[in-house]
Amino acid sequence: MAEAVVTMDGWSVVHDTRTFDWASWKLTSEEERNAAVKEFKELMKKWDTVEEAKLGSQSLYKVVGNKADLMFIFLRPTMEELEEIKREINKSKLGDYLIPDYSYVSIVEMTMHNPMNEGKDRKLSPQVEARLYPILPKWEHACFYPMGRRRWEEANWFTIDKEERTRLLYDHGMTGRKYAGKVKEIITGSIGLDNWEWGVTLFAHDPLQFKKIVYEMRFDEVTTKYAEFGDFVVGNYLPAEDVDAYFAL
Ligand code: VOV
Repeated sequence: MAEAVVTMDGWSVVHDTRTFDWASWKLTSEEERNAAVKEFKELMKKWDTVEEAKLGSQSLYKVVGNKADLMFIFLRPTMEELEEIKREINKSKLGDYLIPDYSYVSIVEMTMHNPMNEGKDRKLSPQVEARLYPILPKWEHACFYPMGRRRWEEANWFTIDKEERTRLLYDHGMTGRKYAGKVKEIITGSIGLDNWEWGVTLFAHDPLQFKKIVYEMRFDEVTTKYAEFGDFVVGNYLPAEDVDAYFAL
């Protein structure tokens, strides 16, 4: 029967991309630039203490291509915290140059399609907890894209039997498992929160692995028949120790 599947939901997430106003930055005095970067690094330090306490996670990426310059990914227990962080960035000195661009709001999600997850909604196993409240791996590259499932008359994800969806996602999971150690994924649900149905965030040491996994999955029935994709954003990790160099002129 075509019934909704129970989801287990974790931290709220925002992918926040910014275009950096280099033209104005170049007109700013060195003293002001140094003060802005110093204040920004203090903000990063503050966010890191949240991550150390396992009350959230975040990472910053230098975006490749011209969709944006930077992409922040923040995970927090509440949407209030995500909005506060946005305001904190915008009120900071560096915030004057971080022009808001594309963003995506979602919540970390696991479904009961995975038999491993069954019966674990009350008492979370450490594995399930690590998936719902993930600390972002500080790997060199990240790739984000939103996606949805088709609702075409001849291929409608929301009218097929739950058992069939479970089978299709099982096969999908098997493809994913081949990339263990090469690609880490965080699936976030965004129905009712943003324009697509899911957000896919992938991490890799070698960006070629993004191309390989997404290509291979295009042959999985669940993707071939039912998947639609939004824009892809690819970025290179920007650790706090490289922030000075990034903004230096
Ligand atoms: C890194 C590899 C990897 C692995 C191991 C993996 C495994 C799994 C499992 C076991 C499950 C189902 C149960 C659950 O735990 O939720 C999922 C679920 C999902 N996936 Fe996935 N996925 C991966 C990777 C992976 C990628 C690269 C994509 C993008 C698809 C593509 O074609 O570009 C994707 C998408 C999704 C989505 C949208 C869902 C939710 C669908 C829904 O209708 O609910 N996913 N996924």
